[in-house]
Amino acid sequence: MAVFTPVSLQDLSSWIDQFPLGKVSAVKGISSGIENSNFFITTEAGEYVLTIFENLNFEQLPFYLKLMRHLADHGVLVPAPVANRDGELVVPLHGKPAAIVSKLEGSSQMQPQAVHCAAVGQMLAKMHLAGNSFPLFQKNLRASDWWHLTVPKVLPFISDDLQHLLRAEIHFQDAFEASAVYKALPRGPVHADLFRNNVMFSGEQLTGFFDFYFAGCDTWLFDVAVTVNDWCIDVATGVLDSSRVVAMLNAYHAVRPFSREESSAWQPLLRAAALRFWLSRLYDYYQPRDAEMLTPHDPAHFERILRLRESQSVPPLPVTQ
Ligand SMILES: Nc1ncnc2c1ncn2[C@@H]1O[C@H](COP(=O)(O)OP(=O)(O)OP(=O)(O)O)[C@@H](O)[C@H]1O
Ligand SMILES: N[C@@H](CCO)C(=O)O
Repeated sequence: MAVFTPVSLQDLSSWIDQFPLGKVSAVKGISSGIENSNFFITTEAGEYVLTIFENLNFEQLPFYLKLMRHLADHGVLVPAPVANRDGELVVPLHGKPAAIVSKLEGSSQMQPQAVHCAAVGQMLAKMHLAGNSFPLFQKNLRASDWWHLTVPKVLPFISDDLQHLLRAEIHFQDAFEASAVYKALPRGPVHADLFRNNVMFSGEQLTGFFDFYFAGCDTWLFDVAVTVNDWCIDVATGVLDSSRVVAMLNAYHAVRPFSREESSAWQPLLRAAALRFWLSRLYDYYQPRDAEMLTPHDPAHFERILRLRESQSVPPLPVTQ
């Protein structure tokens, strides 16, 4: 359903000439995805993904595309954007911004085992280190400034009990962000939405991270927390599965060792990561963008996760002896 802007082979026949890819012989709309119009295209140079951006504009997009290009150039498995003959990664198509990136092999692993979690943890740490030398800055646009703007928009729709939970967690996170521990956390470009449906695997082999359009600069540990909260849980209950958590954290730590401050920040950031997606899901549920055909994600899933991360101890981060 999610091709908002149709593209035909004829539309691409001369448009593609600006890229070093030869002629296009096939274009096929991709049905999953709710943000953008995506197509697999077959060119003389191979298979690629064409994205027409429906919400992000020409000013916002270079951060994401240049970050992907930078990471790909540093050996991180992500789709590599293709520049046109003027060196542009984002170009107009049907009046909207568009980009071509390399196609990742494989499919999403929706029932991950420890081996998949370890592969994700290792690549995530490589991504954070490689991002260190990326020169552009954009803040995480779904961080605490956004939480403060969004909470008043959802409060009128939710029960007293949920209002209390939401207000109390915001209060806790505000205090935590003012702490010396938080300020000492290492940070840089993060993916910020590294759910199972944004990673490709061929069997046990990770082939890439994609969908970088929530990326921004934030603490690296927040990125780890978002990832653990989706990859290492029992999906029905949100309870953490220790063996998958340990596999992911150990693999990450082997590439980029966690600091002492990060150990203290771990549980608060698992809570922050749960809050971020509870809030965005509440917002999408009560303030849908357009009626469209979209089924909003269930906010209660992250409400459950938030309550669990508040009330239960979590497997600690590994420490270097
Ligand atoms: N580089 C890529 N290589 C292979 N497949 C891709 C690539 N990019 C996107 N896809 C496929 O297209 C689908 C939709 O992409 P994506 O998840 O980025 O959609 P979206 O609408 O931009 O975002 P959202 O996940 O928020 O709905 C993915 O599930 C994946 O199957
Ligand atoms: N990963 C988000 C969707 C936006 O990418 C969620 O599950 O709420």
